[in-house]
Amino acid sequence: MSKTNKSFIHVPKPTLERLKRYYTYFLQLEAEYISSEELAEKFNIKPEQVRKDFTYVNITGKPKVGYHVPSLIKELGLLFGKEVLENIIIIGAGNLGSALAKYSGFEKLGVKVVAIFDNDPKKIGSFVGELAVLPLSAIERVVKRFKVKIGVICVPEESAQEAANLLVGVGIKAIWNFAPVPIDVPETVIVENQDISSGILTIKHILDKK
Ligand SMILES: NC(=O)c1ccc[n+]([C@@H]2O[C@H](COP(=O)([O-])OP(=O)(O)OC[C@H]3O[C@@H](n4cnc5c(N)ncnc54)[C@H](O)[C@@H]3O)[C@@H](O)[C@H]2O)c1
Repeated sequence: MSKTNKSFIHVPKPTLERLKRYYTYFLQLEAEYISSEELAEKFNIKPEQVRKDFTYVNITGKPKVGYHVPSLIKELGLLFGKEVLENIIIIGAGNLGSALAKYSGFEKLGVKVVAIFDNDPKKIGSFVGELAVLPLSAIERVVKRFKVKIGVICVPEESAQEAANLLVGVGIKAIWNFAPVPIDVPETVIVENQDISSGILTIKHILDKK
């Protein structure tokens, strides 16, 4: 059975994190081939680690040449479900929600923001890029119309659970939560907490040790 069949592979989290970083790097890379040594140097890891990571995708490198970058992009694209375009919605049209809605890099990753919602009457009807900010009452209709499975929470922490409940109530399958608080959802719903502060704390920790 192909290792790229998403239903049958379990990639350990640290490997998955590295594969994601390689993938976004390859999307911008112009070279046709890349060796494990070059990639290892770029990401400050060992070449053996790179080779081990690639055992999770259906690709092998050529001796003295390296890995074929377009094939890596294709295989990693399959791993991350890039072949299927997922429509996503954002709740919260503030600083972060607006920035995400305008981010042009999502489509390369197989993701399209189809709507942004807010509960502030002053924001409803205003535009974020090409999207009009919609009232929360329109969520159900949008989710059905665009077959949306992924919702993004960009509301203040005190409203995060309310936003999560709303998303779960309209049948959202996965939540990307930017609010710095845990949300309580049924086990069947996937939650990815994007804690931006953890990145800066890691940097500060490393700086402190240097
Ligand atoms: N701005 C950042 O760089 C950043 C970084 C990391 C995390 N975050 C987190 O992301 C979230 C949003 O941050 P921000 O800076 O965009 O805040 P913001 O105040 O600029 O925007 C929040 C938006 O959510 C709306 N809102 C509030 N309650 C709502 C509800 N129940 N339903 C729908 N909309 C609602 C508000 O009207 C507002 O437009 C926060 O939880 C914040 O901690 C922000």
